[in-house]
Amino acid sequence: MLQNKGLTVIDVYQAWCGPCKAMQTLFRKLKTELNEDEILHFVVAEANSIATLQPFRDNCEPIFLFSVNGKIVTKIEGANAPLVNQKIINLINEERKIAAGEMVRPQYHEITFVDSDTEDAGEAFNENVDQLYSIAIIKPEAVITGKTIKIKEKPDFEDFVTLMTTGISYILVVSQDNKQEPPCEETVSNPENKEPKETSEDQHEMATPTVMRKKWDSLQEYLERQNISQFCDVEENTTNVNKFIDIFFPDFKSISKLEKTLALLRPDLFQEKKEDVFNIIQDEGFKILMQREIVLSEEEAKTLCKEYENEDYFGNLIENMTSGPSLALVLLRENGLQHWKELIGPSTVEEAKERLLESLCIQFATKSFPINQLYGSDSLEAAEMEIQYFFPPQNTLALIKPHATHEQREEIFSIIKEAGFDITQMKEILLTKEQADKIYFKITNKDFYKDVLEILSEGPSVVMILTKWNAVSEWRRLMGPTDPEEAKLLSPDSIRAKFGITVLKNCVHGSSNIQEAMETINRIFEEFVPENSEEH
Ligand SMILES: Nc1ncnc2c1ncn2[C@@H]1O[C@H](COP(=O)(O)OP(=O)(O)OP(=O)(O)O)[C@@H](O)[C@H]1O
Repeated sequence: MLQNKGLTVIDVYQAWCGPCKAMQTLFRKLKTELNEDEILHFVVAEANSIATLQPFRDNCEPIFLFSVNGKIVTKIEGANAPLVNQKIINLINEERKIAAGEMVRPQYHEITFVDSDTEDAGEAFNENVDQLYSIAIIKPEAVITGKTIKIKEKPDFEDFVTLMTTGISYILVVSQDNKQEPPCEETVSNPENKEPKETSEDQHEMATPTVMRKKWDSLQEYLERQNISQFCDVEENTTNVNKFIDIFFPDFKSISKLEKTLALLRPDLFQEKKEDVFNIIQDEGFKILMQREIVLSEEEAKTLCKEYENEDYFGNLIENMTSGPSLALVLLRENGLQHWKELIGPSTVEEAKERLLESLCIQFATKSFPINQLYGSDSLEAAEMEIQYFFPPQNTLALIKPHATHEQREEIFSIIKEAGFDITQMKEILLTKEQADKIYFKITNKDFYKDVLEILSEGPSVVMILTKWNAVSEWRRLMGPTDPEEAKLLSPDSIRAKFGITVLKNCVHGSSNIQEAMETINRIFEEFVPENSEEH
């Protein structure tokens, strides 16, 4: 059975209970839905009948092994239908992408079987994750209203499912002493569906990295000390944490290796060879998250070049650095910081000539300038500070209007993520007139305002604080012109062009300027203290 091409899911069962009936139903459903007979196979195997499966004999739970082209790459213990479902969908999607040439087959680490009594499951999942993580699920009611959760002690399961599917939950992967940025996900549950949804559609991953810097021995204990444990479910058992990560953040391992760095092109290089540098950045697999031209002040140049202050060329250097715009970039890539440093080479041309002739420092060296024309952050901490300095985050208020469908909301969340916004706060609310007035205070005296209120009363809206450098104008650019018809002509990829119906039903709203953003955020999210900083 391991010779099958593609994915083979093996249901390892015990003789005394037989294969799991519920899972057989799931497998049939997936066979029909995915329609991939060539690359999706299900088999059953009795634990006692095959020597390799002996470690699973006498297990009280079924085991599901996932074999890809003959290699067992992962396993799931227990009849956890959502997890098995998600794993199969992920692996089949991967096979589809590989077949379409959109991705290279990953290097699978074949898992080895040891006696299941020895707590192996967590380790097998954990082999590439060297950090210890906890999962925190902030419950919907806490997200929406901040009220105490009503059902806490020994909830009835049905009530619990109802509670958890009433709205948005925040799901966080948190770690101690974390230098990387684990992702955060907001999940909008479908209130009509009492079962936890099983497809990837109900999971929209937000680019909302959340770094918890505070040290705690146990996240649960920390939340109890803060008197907020009732708002949040915490999972700290390694096996379960890995299962949750697999469900909610299937690409977690690759995300957690991504690093941001600040890169700087000094004025001469920026003016003369920007395109060459951009081609290199692209060829080396970096994603440019943000970029801006900046004319450095003398003070800024002196701070950046502090290490050369005793050199006789220091004066010329500062003059050169302040002579015109430099280009600041935020670059993202796996191992991005180190890779950029290696590419650009040492900080002085002299040093590069001695040991790194192939570096960009030599490639772009000019006679008059002894310093590397390119800069990269020295450490992840330095990168974070420099990025904050050159790209100070700004908040804007964004709203998705009631008429947007569930699918459209999902797509808007993806657009937000792609554009590099953090969703700093989010609530799903049926806006009252009073709340709408707080958002639209500028137009309350217009004739059409009553129509705006009517549109907003048709159902719940999603209100968000979006955070990013230049957030106000970036969000307005993504929204497009107010009138969807105009948007279709002038900005066909914008949200209003795609999902707007009329001027009133134009899908989204955003603050017009920084001042308005701060005012409306303060009014709608009273507990939030916005820090919209003016740019340097
Ligand atoms: N002439 C109009 N007729 C009907 N509705 C309008 C008209 N002008 C604006 N609106 C509605 O009122 C909302 C707020 O108007 P405003 O003038 O603030 O537009 P905007 O700044 O382009 O968009 P928004 O504030 O929604 O981001 C618009 O999004 C639109 O739905």
